[in-house]
Order: sequence, then C-alpha cells, then structure tokens
Amino acid sequence: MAAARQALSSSSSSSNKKLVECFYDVLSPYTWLGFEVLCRYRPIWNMELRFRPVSIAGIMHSTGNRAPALVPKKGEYISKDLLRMAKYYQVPLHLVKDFLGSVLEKGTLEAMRFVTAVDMAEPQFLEPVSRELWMRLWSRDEDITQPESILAAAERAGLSSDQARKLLEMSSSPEVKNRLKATTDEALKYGAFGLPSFVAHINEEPHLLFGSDRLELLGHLLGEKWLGPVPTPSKL
Ligand SMILES: N[C@@H](CCC(=O)N[C@@H](CS)C(=O)NCC(=O)O)C(=O)O
Repeated sequence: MAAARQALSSSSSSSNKKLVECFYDVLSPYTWLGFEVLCRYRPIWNMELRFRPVSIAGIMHSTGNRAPALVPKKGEYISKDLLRMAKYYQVPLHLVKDFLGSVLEKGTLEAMRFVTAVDMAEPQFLEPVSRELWMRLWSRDEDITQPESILAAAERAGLSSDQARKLLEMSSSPEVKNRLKATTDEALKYGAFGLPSFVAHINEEPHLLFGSDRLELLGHLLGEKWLGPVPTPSKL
C-alpha cells in the first residue's frame, strides 16, 4: 500500500494518470494474456501501469484457494478456454504438456525471486524479462525452474550475461525474498485470491479486479473506452 501511495503521489502530481497495478506470477497463463493487452492499452488509456511481481503459491496458500486446474472438470475447460482466449487476445500461448507435474509441482518461486530482483535493481527490464519467462513456459513449453533457464530468458530480454548472473545471485538474498513476500501481502490486503489481480486506484479508492477477462470493466472504471484486445489506431 505504501508503494501504491508513493507511486500515486509522484504520478498524480505530474499528470492525471490513474494508477493501475498488475499483480502477477509467470506461472499464471491468464495473467500473461492480461499483461499483454494492458501493455497495448498503456499508450491509449490515461493510466500509469505498474507491474507487481508476487507469488501465486503464497496467494493460494494464504487464502485457502487452489489452482483451478486441480479440479478435473475445470482443468478440461481451462485447456479449451485458454486456447480460445489466446487466439482472441493474439498472444502466442500454447498449452504446457505436463502442467501439474512440471509446473505446479516445481512452482515458480525462483523465477519470481529473479523477477523481483530485476524489479529492484534493473526495473527497465521487468517487462521484457517477465515476457521472456512466459514465452519459455507458456509458448515453447520450456523449463523456467533451473538457473540456466532463468538466465537464458534474462539474456533474451536484453540483460548482459554478467548482469543476469548478478541478479540471479541477488535473488536468493533476504532483501529480495522479503520484497516478494511484502508485495504478495499487499495483493492479499487488496483482497487477491488468484491471478491476474489488477488494482485500479480511482479517487484514492483501490478497486480489485480478478481476471484477464475483466479489462473491459477496468476501462469502464477508468472512464476509458474498450477497443477490444488488439486496439488499433484505426479504431481510435
Ligand atoms: N476468468 C479468469 C481466470 C483466471 C484464472 O483462472 N486464474 C488462475 C491462475 S492462472 C487463478 O488464480 N485462479 C484462482 C481462482 O479461480 O480462484 C481470466 O480470464 O483471467
């Protein structure tokens, strides 16, 4: 909350942009869809978009929730829904063959600690590093748990191998672990129970929205027009 207040005061003094926080973990495929569409709207809507890395495992554990894919019928539905949404949202998402074993079991804690280190030390790389991790896992079905996988994503995002190694070292520090936990706690305080969780700050009131399918409503709350998942200049 303190971070949101600080971002609000520094942004609102220089512009009227409304702060939108996107709480995310690269384990979540639905979040990737929402993340990409919000990036497309950043130059269109009068908003300041802030990416906030969290731990989805921490959110699930604290709220007593669990991954919907663990309910077999939901898992079946989600496999179809994700592909339909990916096509509609124009995000190159494909299904992971062994989601329960290779993703849920191993988790993304190391990857999200790395992302948090990037946020703290090289914030200009936060967006591309997150995208490259999603590309590895949810587009090419590649590992993101091993250090070399994380380093490969970081270098693809434009970090030098030296920078990436330093960030990897930093990602096991208490500062980074505490920051990831603090951001996860912030999301929980806003009422998050899953991801993506977006928090729109309107008239100093935080509004929590859950789901990549809530972006039209987000636009409505911001007083902005929804132009579909792929807004083009001709529609402006
Ligand atoms: N309808 C939502 C589904 C989002 C979703 O299922 N997110 C998962 C992680 S990928 C989650 O956290 N689910 C928690 C829940 O459904 O309670 C969307 O379109 O984004």
